[in-house]
Amino acid sequence: MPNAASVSGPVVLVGCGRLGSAILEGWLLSGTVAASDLIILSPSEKPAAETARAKGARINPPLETLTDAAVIVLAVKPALWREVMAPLAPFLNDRAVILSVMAGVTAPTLAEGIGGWPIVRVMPTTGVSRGRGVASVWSADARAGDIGRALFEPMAETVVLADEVLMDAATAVAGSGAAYFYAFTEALARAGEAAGLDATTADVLARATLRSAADSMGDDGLEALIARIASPGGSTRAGLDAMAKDGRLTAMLDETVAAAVKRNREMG
Ligand SMILES: NC(=O)C1=CN([C@@H]2O[C@H](COP(=O)(O)OP(=O)(O)OC[C@H]3O[C@@H](n4cnc5c(N)ncnc54)[C@H](O)[C@@H]3O)[C@@H](O)[C@H]2O)C=CC1
Ligand SMILES: O=C(O)[C@@H]1CCC=N1
Repeated sequence: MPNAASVSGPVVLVGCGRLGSAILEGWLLSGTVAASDLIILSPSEKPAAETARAKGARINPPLETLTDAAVIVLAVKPALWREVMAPLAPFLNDRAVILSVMAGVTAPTLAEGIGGWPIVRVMPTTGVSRGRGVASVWSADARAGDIGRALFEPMAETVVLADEVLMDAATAVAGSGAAYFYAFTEALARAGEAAGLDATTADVLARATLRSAADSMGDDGLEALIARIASPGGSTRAGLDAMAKDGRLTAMLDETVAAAVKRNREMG
């Protein structure tokens, strides 16, 4: 895939909550956006925004400063974007691109609400804050798609989706996925406790194992990774067989992803 286009002009981050802050930290860490090119709109003071301000970012400047903005990044709750965008829209220039990281809200819905700007949807993980996120990108507009990639590829393993309809599934797998792994790790720790470990030791072991598993992955296939640990006839194989008994692991994850997809659609 060719390199994504560079972004020329200010980038406006609208919303500096959990994900907005993570994106901001990732941009500054990776140098993707210079602080002097950042405009942050936030109704309350946020530590990430204050750090960016100290480096030259503008926080809540007069809306007239949005007129030369290249990209507007919408990182507010899906239920809020209409009221948030209404006062900003009159100040945007024709070349501006709307980049939405909101779950569930479709490009046609956004276009209907805010008019004729090209739209790119990106579904990042909060891991972008450390330059090690995941991002799914979709746009019907090539320039907007390139801008989405340019803003996230430096801090995320990025996948370009072929169809917008896939965004809900990508969100359910990657946007939410880290939380599933953390929930699994919590359950693993509690199972370790049930098997006799004290709670602290079980937590340390389960968390360290998640980190170690992620660090050890490399580019190997998942079956090969499993085979490296599960000796034939050994205890890991016994555990894996119990986990997958009667297809329950697959069924549980099918239900998990289906529930998240359904909720994404409802929020949109
Ligand atoms: N947290 C996550 O891991 C992910 C979240 N998302 C999406 O990101 C969006 C934001 O989610 P979170 O960061 O988790 O929510 P959040 O509630 O932490 O952040 C939303 C922020 O919007 C701000 N806000 C409210 N009104 C505003 C206005 N008029 N102007 C500017 N900012 C305003 C709030 O002060 C708040 O800090 C959602 O649409 C969600 O679907 C997507 C992928 C991952
Ligand atoms: O939970 C949510 O609604 C968002 C979407 C992906 C991660 N967080």
